[in-house]
Amino acid sequence: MKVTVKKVHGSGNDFYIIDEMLLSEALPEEKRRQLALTLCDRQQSLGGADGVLYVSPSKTALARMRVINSDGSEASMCGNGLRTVARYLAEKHQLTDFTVETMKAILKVSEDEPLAEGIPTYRVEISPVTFAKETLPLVIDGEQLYDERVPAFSEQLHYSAVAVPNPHLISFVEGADFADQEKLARWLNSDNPYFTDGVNVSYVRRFSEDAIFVKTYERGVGFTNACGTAMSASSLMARLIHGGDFERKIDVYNPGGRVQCQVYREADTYRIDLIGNATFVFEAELVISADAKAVTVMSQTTTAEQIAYERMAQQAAQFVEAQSSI
Ligand SMILES: N[C@H](CCC[C@H](N)C(=O)O)C(=O)O
Repeated sequence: MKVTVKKVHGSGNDFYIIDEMLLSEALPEEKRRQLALTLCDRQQSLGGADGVLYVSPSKTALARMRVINSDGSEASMCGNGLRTVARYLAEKHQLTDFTVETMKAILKVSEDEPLAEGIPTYRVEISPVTFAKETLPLVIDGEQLYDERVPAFSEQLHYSAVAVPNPHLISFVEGADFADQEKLARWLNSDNPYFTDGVNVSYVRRFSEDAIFVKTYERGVGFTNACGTAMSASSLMARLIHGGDFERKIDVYNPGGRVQCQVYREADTYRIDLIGNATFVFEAELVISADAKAVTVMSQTTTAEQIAYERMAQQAAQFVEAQSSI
């Protein structure tokens, strides 16, 4: 089967977009998962990815986006990925703002002011936001986990658990070293009594009221350069726990670069806008084997905009380095 893939990234969190509307034949469900496993393999000649974003027709929005992690699991949402799908659809349909159907919500997306010179930038809605433990799911005493110590996780750190709508565990740390938290993240994404469906685990450093750094161990992937829903959830917790005017933009630095988040409180619900790059890296024509376990690359064309992105990512890294030396 011939497949065209677009290699993309949002803040260094990389994906392949597969537009199923362009396929010569429908993709059977079991092939979607296997194709994601095959394409995301970092040993693969195209370099692998953190996941695959399948774009398909929708009855309720311009199109539908499904998110398959590199381990083959399906997630309800992907913030960095949605920005790249938004740009792909904007250019395909000559539109600047529209909605995209995801597993649990129809989300607004729009083109936004460039984050930096030469950076195509999109704004995506991250919602619904819930703290109720059943929505993660999370097994604990009480109704939610909100800025509390969990001795089984850490003697010192406080944790919050929020679904946006995929599940996130957020804690604010002082030091720059997150390495010792990998053990916890691996445990909570394997057989454990707390997060029965796994969880994205993030560690947040506050540089100021409007600047944070987020590092995330993603469910179904592992440590990534950035996790859009995690950076959004971390911005929400920064506003709720550490204050600052809600809707004022927060610069969210990450190992892959920088995005911005705006947190909105409407009555008793929250919504977050995630603003950041939607970079196209290359397009490739592939021939997929019948079992979707082998890929032959027929052509591959790389874009010039990736260079502009790498310049912005380097500036972000220099800022973080300067903070770390304070
Ligand atoms: N690993 C996540 C899905 C991808 C989310 C992330 N890449 C983002 O940008 O939000 C999960 O299983 O919930």
